[in-house]
Amino acid sequence: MTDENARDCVGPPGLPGPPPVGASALPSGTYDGTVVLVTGGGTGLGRAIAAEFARLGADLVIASRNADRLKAARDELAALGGRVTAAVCDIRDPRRVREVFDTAGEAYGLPDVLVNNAAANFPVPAEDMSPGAWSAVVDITLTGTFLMTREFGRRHLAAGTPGSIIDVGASYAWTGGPGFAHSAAAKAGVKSLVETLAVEWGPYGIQVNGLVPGLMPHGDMTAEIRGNLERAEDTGGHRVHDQHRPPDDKASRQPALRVGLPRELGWAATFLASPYARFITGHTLVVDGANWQRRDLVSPPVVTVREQLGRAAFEG
Ligand SMILES: CCCCC/C=C/C(=O)SCCNC(=O)CCNC(=O)[C@H](O)C(C)(C)COP(=O)(O)OP(=O)(O)OC[C@H]1O[C@@H](n2cnc3c(N)ncnc32)[C@H](O)[C@@H]1OP(=O)(O)O
Ligand SMILES: NC(=O)C1=CN([C@@H]2O[C@H](COP(=O)(O)OP(=O)(O)OC[C@H]3O[C@@H](n4cnc5c(N)ncnc54)[C@H](OP(=O)(O)O)[C@@H]3O)[C@@H](O)[C@H]2O)C=CC1
Repeated sequence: MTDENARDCVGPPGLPGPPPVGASALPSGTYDGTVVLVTGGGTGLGRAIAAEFARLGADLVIASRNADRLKAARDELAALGGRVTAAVCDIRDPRRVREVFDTAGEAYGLPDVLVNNAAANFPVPAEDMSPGAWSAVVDITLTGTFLMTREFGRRHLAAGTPGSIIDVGASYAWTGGPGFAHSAAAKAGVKSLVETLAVEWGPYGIQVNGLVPGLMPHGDMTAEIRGNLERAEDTGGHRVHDQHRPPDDKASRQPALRVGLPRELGWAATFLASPYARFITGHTLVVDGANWQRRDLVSPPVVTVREQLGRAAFEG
């Protein structure tokens, strides 16, 4: 048993932990000769997704705005085997988006797989949200995803080659996301894009799927998203990033009684883009231990978004 699987608590055990880092359900070399472009591949979940493709032989292009973070990730990912190119790009800029595909093409050829992972988010009550704040999140999360997708689609349609797109989403695409009106609306748009383009481009051999992580803490989380998790911990839940819950722990906030590990998302991504998932398209796979379906028999009292964020009462 690995440490992550160890359990010393009283009560139900929750979902078992995953296999260790480096394990894979897919045959070694599944992605040999394949080019995978991951936006936001320099941090967090994007880097974890990129790592699983790299372990299976892919050549990688990671793209985002921050050159330093990209460089650090490039070195780390290159140590896993394949070749890695870092491309500085703001996915809101269609010209830079075209240039990233040109760079990828010159280095390795047209990417076979596009993972639209880059996104933006911060909690803010809707009534306090400026037009600029709305646009920043929607333009990165939805429009940036569309621009990357359009470029990938155009090039594959022109070349007559198949491809696979994975759009990283969020479960509040279905449920709404109080405190995250911009991000929830953008992620709902992303889910819709998946469903629309799977049909438009299926005839040309292009798969389009969504992939939704549950709560998957990691060291690159922005202070505000991390703060949101810590507020939840302060109100009685167990410390969600502890893998070893103490025996006297109260109920976890996840039905799985644990959070997700980034590599669990990476494994799902490598499956969705693999030859074993060729007939799966237009689907959004949720990897969250059923957290988004959780309902209590008796609902807890409503706490306004303003209160949750520690903001003064709204005075009209
Ligand atoms: C816990 C539930 C999680 C649910 C699942 C989803 C998770 C995620 O999506 S996690 C991904 C989070 N990662 C990131 O957000 C990384 C990238 N983010 C950023 O770069 C910034 O946060 C950004 C979104 C603000 C974008 O940067 P940039 O384009 O440089 O934007 P500006 O700094 O110029 O700001 C634009 C606009 O937004 C207002 N604003 C910025 N931060 C906040 C804030 N924390 N609260 C309210 N408003 C904010 C800023 O004031 C500008 O507005 P105007 O001044 O009105 O123009
Ligand atoms: N972590 C979690 O628990 C959850 C995450 N998600 C989703 O998972 C995905 C990854 O999130 P996570 O890893 O946690 O967050 P991170 O903040 O680590 O990643 C966001 C990435 O997007 C990049 N990015 C942001 N803006 C732009 C831009 N304009 N152009 C290019 N790249 C950009 C950032 O790089 P840079 O700053 O260099 O541009 C960064 O690498 C997102 O789609 C998020 O919505 C969904 C639900 C839960």
